[in-house]
Amino acid sequence: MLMEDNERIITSNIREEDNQIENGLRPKYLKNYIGQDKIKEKLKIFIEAASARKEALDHVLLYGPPGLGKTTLSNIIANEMNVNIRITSGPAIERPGDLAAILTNLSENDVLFIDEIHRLNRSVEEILYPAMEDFALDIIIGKGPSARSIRLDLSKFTLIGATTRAGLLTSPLRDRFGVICKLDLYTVQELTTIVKRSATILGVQIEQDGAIEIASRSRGTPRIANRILKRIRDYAEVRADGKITKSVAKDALALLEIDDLGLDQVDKRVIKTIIENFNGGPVGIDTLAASTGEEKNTIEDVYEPYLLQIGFLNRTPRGRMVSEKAYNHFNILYKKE
Ligand SMILES: Nc1ncnc2c1ncn2[C@@H]1O[C@H](COP(=O)(O)OP(=O)(O)OP(=O)(O)O)[C@@H](O)[C@H]1O
Ligand SMILES: [Mg+2]
Repeated sequence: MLMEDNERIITSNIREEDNQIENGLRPKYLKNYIGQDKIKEKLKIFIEAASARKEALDHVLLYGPPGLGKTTLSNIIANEMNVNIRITSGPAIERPGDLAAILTNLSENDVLFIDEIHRLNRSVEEILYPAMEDFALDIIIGKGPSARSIRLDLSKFTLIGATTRAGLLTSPLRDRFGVICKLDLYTVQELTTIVKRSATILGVQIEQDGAIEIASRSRGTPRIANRILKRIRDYAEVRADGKITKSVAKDALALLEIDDLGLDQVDKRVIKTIIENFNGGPVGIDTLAASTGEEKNTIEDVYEPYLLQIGFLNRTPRGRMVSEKAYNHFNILYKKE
């Protein structure tokens, strides 16, 4: 049976409870943003150069699986540039007029953050092209033969677009971003640092081993790490003396039914389907989606990146293959051909 998304602790999608807490845990400047070193280095240089010239930063596209810190990074960019940020999302901008209103209200060098930018509709997207390129709006006045187009100048601004997949963007839109950054899953070490930082902010005592235990089960995702931390904090307060040690973390994770590697029902189903129905693979993504009942995009964006990171899946030109490591994890006998 499919578990509802809101029952799953290890979903990387944002949930109601995250909203209240995420703001407090969000690093505000690059120096507190852990991991993603290449992106930070690149951004630091661009931000410094643009600030020195008192210009807007080039448009930035951030892409990668949910919960890896795209929204956080956008806010950081605005803070580092010392400008305002206006936050909206692809589906929230329904008509071209809505976007025009947002654009004309921006001040010089401001950041406009559009989350889920791949979900902009076509007519809205077309307004963005001249806005990004020439900082101008083309407006049609009147109707029929007397209609004419006038060009309205906008303040220079930085568009930051976020998406789970850059491949979902149209190429004219993608081509207008000067800086394109792909966020990767975090290592256990980086997540351990994030967990310890969050624990300090939440005022929870945690031992190094306790933090590692949480980090290793967080699917490379800070959002999941923070969420597990909060749950374990409750457990530690009620069942232990409030301190998160390795054994407190282990007991709490067992109670929450989070597996050693942070795998959930869907991961198991994907791996077992490939093993049982396709003899371990290779199997194409479309076939896999059909036989697991999961959306192709969800498999590619949410499940696969982590299964690849821990070496349970390999991508080959002929399709996905399950590794021996995964057979061992699920106690299934591995048969070499
Ligand atoms: N590099 C990081 N260092 C410390 N904390 C981080 C980092 N990246 C993300 N976080 C934490 O993880 C949480 C989720 O990050 P964020 O909301 O920015 O993810 P996102 O990529 O925008 O997700 P979505 O795709 O769902 O919009 C934040 O509360 C933040 O505290
Ligand atoms: Mg976000």
